[in-house]
Amino acid sequence: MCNCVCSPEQKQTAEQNTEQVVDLSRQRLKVLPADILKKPHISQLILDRNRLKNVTDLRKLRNLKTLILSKNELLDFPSDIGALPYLEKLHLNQNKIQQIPEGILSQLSRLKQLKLNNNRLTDLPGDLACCKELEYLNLSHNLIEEIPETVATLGKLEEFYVDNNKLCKLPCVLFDGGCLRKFTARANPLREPPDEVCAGGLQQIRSYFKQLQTNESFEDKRVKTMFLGASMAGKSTLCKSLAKRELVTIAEHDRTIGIEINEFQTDDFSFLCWDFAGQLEYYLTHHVFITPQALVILVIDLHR
Ligand SMILES: Nc1nc2c(ncn2[C@@H]2O[C@H](COP(=O)(O)OP(=O)(O)OP(=O)(O)O)[C@@H](O)[C@H]2O)c(=O)[nH]1
Repeated sequence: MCNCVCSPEQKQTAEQNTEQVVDLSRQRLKVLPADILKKPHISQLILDRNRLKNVTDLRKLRNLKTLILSKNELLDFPSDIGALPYLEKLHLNQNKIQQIPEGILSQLSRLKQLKLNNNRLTDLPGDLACCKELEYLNLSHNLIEEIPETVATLGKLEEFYVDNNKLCKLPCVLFDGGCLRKFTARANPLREPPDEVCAGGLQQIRSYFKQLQTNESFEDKRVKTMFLGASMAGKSTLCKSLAKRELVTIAEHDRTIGIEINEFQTDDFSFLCWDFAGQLEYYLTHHVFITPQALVILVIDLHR
């Protein structure tokens, strides 16, 4: 609030210089109020948690630096966003957007933060790579099948999230240098790098690709081995006997609680043996540990 005595012109200049924030979140809005569009000096427009299905005429708010449209019902990426050259923060998460047309993101050369998580995107536009100032990008919970290699040219990208998509592969170049310090890709059908490497975090992903690049024949020589079967089938006996390389006898009362992990080596491989408790009450947890790359040994007592 300006308390000084000033001319109308001075007042206007002061208004232009201050950050103008309009917060219309949680208003159940279905359309953008027309009077907002008459305020071209707005720099932050907060419209999250409304019922907006589309927003038009945003180009009238040319000075916007922050636009928050999270948790609405947007079906399309608002094309007018391309006419907001000063935009630094754009949140469009939790909508129903299926596609980002080419030619919009290339206009956003100052964009630093882009949230697009929880939409229905299947792919990404090529001009995402034009957002050279981008530091934060969240694409989690979409239907994306491929991360374009050009994302690696976003030299200022520090945080990148792609959890819960349909990615089978991550681009190697993304992990080669750059300033990425936070990255997650949980719940994807990943094969390259394997899920287990991804679970180990950014450092493991980097070393996986590094070893691939340096042409060292990289093989993860640890084999995750699961022993499953009914209670008393003989899982622990088999698991421990393999680990000790001799027959181990286990007393009947010595039941496995939850999971026991043992390791044994052969000349070429290291087997990480996960011995699951066979009692019914533990069955619910088994699927969490069984991944496509794991070796599963089903133990059955043929006398029963
Ligand atoms: N005779 C015979 N007994 C076995 C054999 N394998 C296991 N046993 C016995 O069967 C009992 C149960 O074996 P465990 O290896 O503990 O069975 P488990 O499947 O790990 O059982 P939970 O801990 O309940 O999941 C133990 O008393 C073992 O000594 C086998 O090949 N022959």
